[in-house]
Amino acid sequence: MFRSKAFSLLKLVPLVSGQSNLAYKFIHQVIASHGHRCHRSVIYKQRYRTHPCSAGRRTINAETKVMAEKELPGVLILDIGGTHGVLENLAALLKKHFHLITMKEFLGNKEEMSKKIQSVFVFECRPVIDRELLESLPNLKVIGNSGVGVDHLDLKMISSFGVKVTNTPHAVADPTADIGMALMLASARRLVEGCQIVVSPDTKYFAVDWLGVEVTRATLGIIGMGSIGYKVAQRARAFNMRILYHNRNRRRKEEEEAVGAHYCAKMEDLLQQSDFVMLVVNLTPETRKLIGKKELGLMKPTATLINISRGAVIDQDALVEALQNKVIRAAALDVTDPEPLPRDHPLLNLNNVIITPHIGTATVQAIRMMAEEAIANMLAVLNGQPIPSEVFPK
Ligand SMILES: O=C(O)[C@H](O)CO
Repeated sequence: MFRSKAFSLLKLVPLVSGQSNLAYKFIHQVIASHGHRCHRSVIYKQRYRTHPCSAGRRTINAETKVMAEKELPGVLILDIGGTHGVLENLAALLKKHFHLITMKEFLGNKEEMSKKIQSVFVFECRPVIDRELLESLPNLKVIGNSGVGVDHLDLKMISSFGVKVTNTPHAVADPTADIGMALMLASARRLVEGCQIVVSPDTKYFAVDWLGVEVTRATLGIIGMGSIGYKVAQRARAFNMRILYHNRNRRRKEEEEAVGAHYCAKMEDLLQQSDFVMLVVNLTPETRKLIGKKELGLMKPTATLINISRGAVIDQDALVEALQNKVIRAAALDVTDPEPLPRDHPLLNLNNVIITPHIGTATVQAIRMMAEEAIANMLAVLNGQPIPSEVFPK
């Protein structure tokens, strides 16, 4: 989607070649609206297609020389490394527009590399960008976060360096909503316990010992009705669920009606009525420990808490207590605080908890789309164009 504009412009080049004035103007428009890599590709094509005697060719050739010498903007890659690092998966995509610089390369030749780096690509929500790093990148213009949550970035501090931050709300919405549904269903039907018993030496098990609860026609309370929350509601509608939601801002009437969602101005009302409570808020100072002892106490003893936002939105000690004392039925968490949890954490020893390792956006399609969205954002900043998804400090 984000590549298509540049690609279609490139495809048009043969159509204008041979008409040097028009072609020349066209190329300048492309140059005005696309990244450096695009400049070079277009100009190289034009160079070999224009009539050798035309003035246009001479002008373009002169420019070609200048442009060819211009380097792609440097992007410093910050990922969490390991075998699943960004380099293996996304390098080819990024390389179309940027000169990729890994942290190792940067640290190995700080003086030269720091001049080249105009953008930082953050993959996964864990890498830290601190003052020291920002001070060492004088030409940095943008941090392209791959993912929607930016709670790991100090937005005020970054902005004080004149650096913009962007995120990828579009790419993450569907896969994260999917994982919310998957956790709700898995917890309701005790899928993980079921899988464990099948592979255990105890062959004399009975399904009646593992009764779950039904999602169909149950009440789902969504806390945080942004684009992910809304996608959850769309899915829940297919299960004939009664949908309640709580959000800072009420959705438009048509949007509520489209998914059959009812607004709860007070979060307490939602907590008291829901069979499943799903957390989909951003982590901010206001939402830190949003769900604590009091809120868990308001939930039905048969209710399940699902978290696909950030671990710190829940007071985890209070959750452990509530699960141990059966204040609520179960919890299904894609996020914890910290990640991963220490091996001896009490949450890992409870059989009414499912925990997945923050995999809301861990799909082949999502990481590609996140990279494409981040690239479009970063190029927009570098080219002085309107930025699709900029995040501002509060
Ligand atoms: O913030 C997000 O989009 C996901 O948690 C991926 O990091």
